[in-house]
Order: sequence, then C-alpha cells, then structure tokens
Amino acid sequence: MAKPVSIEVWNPNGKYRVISTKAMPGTRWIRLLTDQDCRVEICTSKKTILSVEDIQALIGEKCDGVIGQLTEDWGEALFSALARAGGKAFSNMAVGYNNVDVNAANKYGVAVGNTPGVLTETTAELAASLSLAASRRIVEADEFMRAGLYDGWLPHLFVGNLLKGQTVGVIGAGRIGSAYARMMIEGFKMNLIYYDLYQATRLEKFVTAYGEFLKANGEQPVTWKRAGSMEEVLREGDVISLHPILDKTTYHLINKDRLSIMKKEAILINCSRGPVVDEVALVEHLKENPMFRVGLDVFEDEPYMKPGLADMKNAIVVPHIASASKWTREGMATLAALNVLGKIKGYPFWSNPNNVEPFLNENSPPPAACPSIVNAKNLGLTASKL
Ligand SMILES: NC(=O)C1=CN([C@@H]2O[C@H](COP(=O)(O)OP(=O)(O)OC[C@H]3O[C@@H](n4cnc5c(N)ncnc54)[C@H](O)[C@@H]3O)[C@@H](O)[C@H]2O)C=CC1
Ligand SMILES: O=C(O)C(=O)CO
Repeated sequence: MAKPVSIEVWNPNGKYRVISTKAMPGTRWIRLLTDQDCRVEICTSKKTILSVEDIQALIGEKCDGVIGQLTEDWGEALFSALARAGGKAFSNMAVGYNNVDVNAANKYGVAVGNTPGVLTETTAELAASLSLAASRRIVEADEFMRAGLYDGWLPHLFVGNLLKGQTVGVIGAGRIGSAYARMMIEGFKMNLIYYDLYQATRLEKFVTAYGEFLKANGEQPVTWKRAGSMEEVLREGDVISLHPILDKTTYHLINKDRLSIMKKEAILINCSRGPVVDEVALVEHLKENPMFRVGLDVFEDEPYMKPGLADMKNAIVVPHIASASKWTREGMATLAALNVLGKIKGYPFWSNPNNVEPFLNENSPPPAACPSIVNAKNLGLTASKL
C-alpha cells in the first residue's frame, strides 16, 4: 500500500466525503460541493500522475465520490475500492474517458461522469492554432529569429502554404471536429471533406449556407463532402485534423500505409488522443517527407515522445494543452464536481450533454441534475425532465 497522500480539506464537517485527485482551476466547483454538505479533500501531492495505489490510499475506508484526471488508470482496482468505501460516483475532469474501464464501473454500480461541450471551442481553437502554425512555419521561424539568424528579407525565407481555397479534412466530426471545421471554413474559406461514422448534418448545413453567402457576395463558394472512407480524406485533404474518440476502432488509425497516401505537403493535426497515431511511423514519415508537417497536442506514450520526434523541424509539439483556457478549465471542474454531487444527491442525469450551459452560469444555481454520466443507461438512471 502506498503512503498516505497529502490533502487540503474544505468544509471538514461535511456529511459526504468527495475527493479530487488534483487541485482544479476556479473555486466555484468547491463552493458547489461544500454548499451541499460535502467535505472536499483535494490531493496536494507534487506527483503529476497518481498511481492506482495513491488513489486507493486517498479513497480510504469511506468515500462518496471522486473527481479524477485523464492521466489515471480507472479500472477494476479503483472502482472496487471506491464501491467498498461506499462511493457512488466518479467523474473524469475531461470529455475523453479512454482511461476509464466503464464495464468495471458498471460492475460496481459506480456512475462515470465526463465533461463534454465546455471544451469544444477551446480545443478546436488549439487545433486551428496548430494548423496555422504548421502551415506558416511559425515555430521554426521563431526559433530562427531568436537564434539571431535573421539577416534580412529573402524571397524564399520560411515559405509555407496558403490555406484559402485548400481542403480541410476532418476525421471525427463530432463536437470538436465540427467546431474546428467551422473555424477553418469560415476563417480561411477552405473546402471540407470529413469522415465520421455518423452524418454531421449541422456542419453540412453550415457549409452549404456559408457557401451560398459567399456566392451571393461574388466570392468563390466553399464546398463540403462526406467521405465514404478515411482514405478518401487522407488523399484529398491539405490540412487534416483528427478528432475521434480513442477506442479500438481508432487506435493507430494513422499508420504507415495511411501516411503514405497523404499529400507530400499535407499537414496533420492531432488534438484527440496520442494512440490514434502510430508515432513511430509518423517520425519515419516526417524524416522522409520534409515538406509534410504535423501539429501534435497529444502523444502515444504521454508524457513522452517517441525517439526522434523532438528533433523534427517539421513537427510542432505542445503538452496536451488543447482545453487549456481559463473558462474551459473552470467549467470542466464545475461539470466534474456536479456529476459527482448529482449522483450523491440522487439527481437524474441531464438528457442533453451537448448543452451543458445551464450548469456553467455563475449567476444562477445549476440544475438539479448530473451534467453528463456516460454509463447512465447501464446503471438504469433516470433522465432529467428539465
Ligand atoms: N487534446 C485535448 O486536450 C482534448 C482532447 N479531446 C479528445 O477529443 C475527443 C472528441 O471529443 P468530442 O468532439 O467532444 O467528442 P464527440 O463524441 O462529439 O466526437 C467524436 C466523434 O468521433 C466519431 N468517431 C468515433 N469512432 C470513429 C471512427 N472509428 N472513425 C471516425 N470517426 C469516429 C464519433 O462518431 C463522433 O462524431 C475526446 O474523446 C477526447 O479524446 C477532447 C478535448 C480536449
Ligand atoms: O477533455 C479531454 O478529453 C482532454 O483531453 C482534456 O483536455
């Protein structure tokens, strides 16, 4: 058993014991819990990634719910420990929950929450930033400047790609993929090709309407196409951004063969999960194709990069910061806390996790519901009528 982990306590006499495995931005989430008779314990350990043993030690003998992080391994060991301690709820402070074994949670009757919606625009904005940075070689140019290498304007200096009129490819056109597509289409007048298991009807309607607007104003209209296969997107896209969930259907979705069918000067962006890309194959591809560029927010063996990646000038790498805006991170903390609180209080689950705004309004109390419980149906929970 690991040593006890250091904690900070809010409302020590609260009836329900709720643990957060990390300090989270803002204070609203703490207030929402303490106002409802929760004792909140926040882990203050300096370790970035807590082990299963650390979290078991935090859970202890009695625990009603836990707010955890995407870096933690929530499986059989933790859900059984939480259930033994009387716990009813766990929430990831993340929309992605590939770190959670939902079947194990179902087995122990623990509700699993996530935080959709509040990070859609923020994450899409980072994907758009990486797209621009890669197309205009901003990081390379910045390094060049700081190294004192600039000795005057030159016709060939850091020539990149114009986005206008090119094709943006989106794989996984859900909330974030669609928001990213809109930014690239509206901002840079790119044409869209996308691949998803489902039709992105709202996105299609948006592109059609925007195309008509451009035409009416004497400009070249933008177009959209739903691809019948992922390969079609990879062949046709100039900038391709990955936004699917990580599961067994998307693991190494970008591999050696698929990289080989992409355009030699294409840009690949990954703000989904690292294992969606075979990073070893990517490093080889970057070496062999110097005009091919990538922008990566996530990595296969986070926090590590595969050998060679850090040396590649045609790669831009940032440390999983796509959701890192203040508003989003505070909102994620709020949604995660309300998932746990709602389950402890026996509230129904919110029937539309695509619209979590009522929970984020600081000026009114949140609805009496759990904003997003991914296994609500498995646990037979009731949907909110609000
Ligand atoms: N880098 C970061 O900081 C962040 C990463 N994410 C990642 O982004 C993912 C997507 O988030 P949302 O857009 O909110 O989720 P979403 O559920 O709205 O979208 C995911 C889309 O992927 C599609 N999809 C699933 N399997 C597929 C397949 N095999 N091929 C093609 N498409 C497939 C789904 O149909 C869905 O439309 C999260 O699961 C998370 O892993 C999310 C937020 C921040
Ligand atoms: O919400 C997620 O899935 C993240 O990756 C956090 O930014």
